[in-house]
Amino acid sequence: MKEKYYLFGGSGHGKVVADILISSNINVHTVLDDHPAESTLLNIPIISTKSYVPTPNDQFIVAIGNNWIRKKIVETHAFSYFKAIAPAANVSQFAEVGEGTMIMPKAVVNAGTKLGKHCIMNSGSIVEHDCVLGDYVHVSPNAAVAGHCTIGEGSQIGMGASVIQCLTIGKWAIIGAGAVIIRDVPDYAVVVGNPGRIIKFNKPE
Ligand SMILES: CC(=O)SCCNC(=O)CCNC(=O)[C@H](O)C(C)(C)COP(=O)(O)OP(=O)(O)OC[C@H]1O[C@@H](n2cnc3c(N)ncnc32)[C@H](O)[C@@H]1OP(=O)(O)O
Repeated sequence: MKEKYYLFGGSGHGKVVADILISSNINVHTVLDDHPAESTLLNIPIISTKSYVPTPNDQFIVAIGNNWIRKKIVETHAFSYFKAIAPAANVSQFAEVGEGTMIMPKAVVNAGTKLGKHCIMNSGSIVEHDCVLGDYVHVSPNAAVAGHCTIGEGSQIGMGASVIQCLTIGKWAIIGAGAVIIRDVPDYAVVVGNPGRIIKFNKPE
């Protein structure tokens, strides 16, 4: 039976992911969203989760920008997942990309890097060679991560931030927009500025 492609989440991030899939000639069957602002997303019908009737070859992407909510949705549904990689992204053939991960136009993922599951590489973001990103990481637009870095589960690198080489960012950390990170960052830390400084700790649970 032919695969059917679904998005979970019909807001702004879902719109960008739908656009990438349309550009890749992947026909999105339906969007699931229990609180949609509109009845369609780029002309794709939106239905509630209660109206969804599963078939064996359904493939999903959780197209929700919030890392914690994305994780909770993945953990509460037994879906199969596919990846969304924009035709205008540059992903090395020597990189690994986990299921459910979304890679936006002009993003770069270089050789030897491993992206976890359900990550977001947003527009124009760069992850250099030999990095390891955990599941649910979001590298925001125009952020750059230099070679040999490790980023823990659920962390967000804010827009335009820079992370120098060989650093470890813990899990569920937030790097503020425009920050310059020159030292390791512990789990749950919120870091801003140049050089980056911790302003608080924030556990999403
Ligand atoms: C496609 C898309 O739209 S993807 C979305 C991408 N979004 C981002 O990259 C946003 C990243 N988020 C940020 O930069 C946020 O400002 C955060 C998470 C760092 C902090 O947010 P909050 O927890 O709400 O902190 P809040 O706004 O209260 O600021 C706390 C202090 O940090 C400062 N601060 C906040 N963000 C930054 C920043 N990016 N750079 C420098 N200082 C900052 C504030 O000025 C404030 O300082 P003060 O206490 O001296 O007044």
